[in-house]
Amino acid sequence: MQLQLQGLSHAYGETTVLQDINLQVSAGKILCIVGPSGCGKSTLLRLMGGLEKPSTGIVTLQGTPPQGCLNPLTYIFQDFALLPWRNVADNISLVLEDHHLSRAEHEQIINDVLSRTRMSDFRHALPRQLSGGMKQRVAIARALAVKPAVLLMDEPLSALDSQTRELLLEDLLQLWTAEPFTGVYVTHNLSEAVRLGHEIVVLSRHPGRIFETVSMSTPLSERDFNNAEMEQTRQHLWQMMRDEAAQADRELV
Ligand SMILES: Nc1ncnc2c1ncn2[C@@H]1O[C@H](COP(=O)(O)OP(=O)(O)OP(=O)(O)O)[C@@H](O)[C@H]1O
Repeated sequence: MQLQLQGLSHAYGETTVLQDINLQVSAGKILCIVGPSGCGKSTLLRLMGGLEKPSTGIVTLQGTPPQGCLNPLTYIFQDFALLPWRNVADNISLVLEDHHLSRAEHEQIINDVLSRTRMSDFRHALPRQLSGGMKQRVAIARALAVKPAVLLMDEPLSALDSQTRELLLEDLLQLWTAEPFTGVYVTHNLSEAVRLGHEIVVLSRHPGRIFETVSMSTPLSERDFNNAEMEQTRQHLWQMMRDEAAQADRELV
C-alpha cells in the first residue's frame, strides 16, 4: 500500500510546526525523514499513523493491504515499548489478541516473526533479561506480527550503542530484502538514512517544510561501506542541514 500526504500543516496552539507537506510513500519502498532537532519529524510520523489529526490537509492510505494484514499502520519506537511482566512471545502475542485467530494461526505467526528476527531461542525471556538490541528485535517482531501495510519507525535505533545499531540496521535490510515492506523511518542519523532510504526527505525548521527529497538508486542489498552514492548523498544531506542544525544547537530548550 502507499501513503499519500496532501497539503498537510500542523500547529500546536499558535505555533505552526509543519507547513504544506506533500509527499508520497511508495508501496514496497522505505522513505526516510531527516532534519534538525525539533523540525517536526516525529509529529509528521504521528500524523501519518493517525495518532494525531493534522490542522489542515489529508493523509490517505491507498491500495490493497498485504494478505493477512491485521493492522495497516504499525509503529516501532525508540524505547521499545515492551511490557516488562510479559515474556518475549507474550509481548508479541499482545498485538494478536483482539483478532480472533485460531491457536494454530497465533502460534504460526509468533514462530514466524521470532525466526525472522532471530529471537526464537529467547521466546520465554523477560525484557529485563534482554540487551537493548534484543529488546528492539522483539519490538520489530511484534510490528511484523500484524503484517502491516506501512511500518512507521521513529528513531528505532537511537537508544542503542553503535555496534548494536549496525547489527540492527543489517537486520532491517535483510528483513526488507526477504520481504519488501513499505516503511517510513525517522532519524537524525544521515548514515542510517542512506543505508535504508529509497527516498530521503529533508525537513527545514520553524515551521517544518520539505526542503528537498533525494532519491537513491543503489539497491538496498548493495548499500555497503564502499558505495559511492551513499557517501555523496550523505554529504549532500549534511550540506543542506548543517546551518539549520547549528542554529538548533544554539537555541534554548
Ligand atoms: N504535543 C505537543 N504539544 C506542543 N508542542 C509539541 C508537541 N509535540 C511536539 N511539539 C513541538 O513541536 C516541534 C516539533 O517536535 P517533534 O518532536 O515533531 O520534532 P522532531 O524533529 O521529531 O524533534 P527531535 O529530532 O528532537 O526528536 C517541537 O518544537 C516540539 O517542542
